[in-house]
Amino acid sequence: MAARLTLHEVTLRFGGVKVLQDVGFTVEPGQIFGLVGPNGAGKTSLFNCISGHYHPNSGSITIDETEVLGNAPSRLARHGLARTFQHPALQLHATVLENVLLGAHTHLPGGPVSWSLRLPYTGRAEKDRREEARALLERNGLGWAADLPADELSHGLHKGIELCRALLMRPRLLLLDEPAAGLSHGEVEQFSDSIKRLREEEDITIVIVEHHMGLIAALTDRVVVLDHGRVLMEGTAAQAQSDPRVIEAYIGKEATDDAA
Ligand SMILES: Nc1ncnc2c1ncn2[C@@H]1O[C@H](COP(=O)(O)OP(=O)(O)OP(=O)(O)O)[C@@H](O)[C@H]1O
Repeated sequence: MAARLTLHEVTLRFGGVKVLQDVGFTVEPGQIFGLVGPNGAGKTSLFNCISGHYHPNSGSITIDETEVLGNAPSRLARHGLARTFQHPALQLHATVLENVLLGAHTHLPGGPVSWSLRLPYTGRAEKDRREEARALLERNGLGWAADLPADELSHGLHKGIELCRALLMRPRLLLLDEPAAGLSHGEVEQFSDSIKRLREEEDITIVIVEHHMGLIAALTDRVVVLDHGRVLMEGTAAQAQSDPRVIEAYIGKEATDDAA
């Protein structure tokens, strides 16, 4: 079942610098939710807090009714959370299929001892995962590349591999960090189609950090705009795009960048 994600007063400091301050919002089960804001607003830091890569100083993060703040990423995977990164970390000399299978062991039965002994049931489970990974690649337009080394594929296709890797974990909550960055126009269209199909076929909640406002407007039900580590506003993408505070935050950032 799709997860409900609730953040309450999440605060994160690095040294004396407050990167996130009292951030709170709720993502309802099955929603596609956008997290937007100018460069340096704290979007990736917030993702890192949700996925357990950063430990907030205070606040609460719940998946359904369970408090998960401070949980390690591997534990969060058991709550149904999977994520992609701004820069996909792939094993470039391994095949596309092997890259998708990385991390799939969290869903294999037994533990590291039974996998290393290659007990019969682990072999069967591994075979099933391979078939599932191939099917995911097919569904996301990458079936033709399954047995090629990952370094023969473009940056855009690497992002597709990472998406399939996250989906193989059968997430109930999927976090996508700048999935469209560096993609061609055609690749953005293909990504958008994949996410729309995912929503139709799977019971899943999706949170996207993205600068591509066209994509955010096409995909999301709601957005939160972050600025200087705080929630500036919450609403639909259309409301965000016409909100004077949001326009000011982006223009202010451009002016600062131009002056630098
Ligand atoms: N590990 C860290 N140590 C110190 N400061 C950090 C760390 N991670 C992030 N920051 C700081 O937190 C602030 C927010 O950065 P973050 O990457 O979360 O913003 P963002 O909204 O994702 O930006 P962008 O859109 O450019 O990716 C920045 O000032 C950044 O320098």
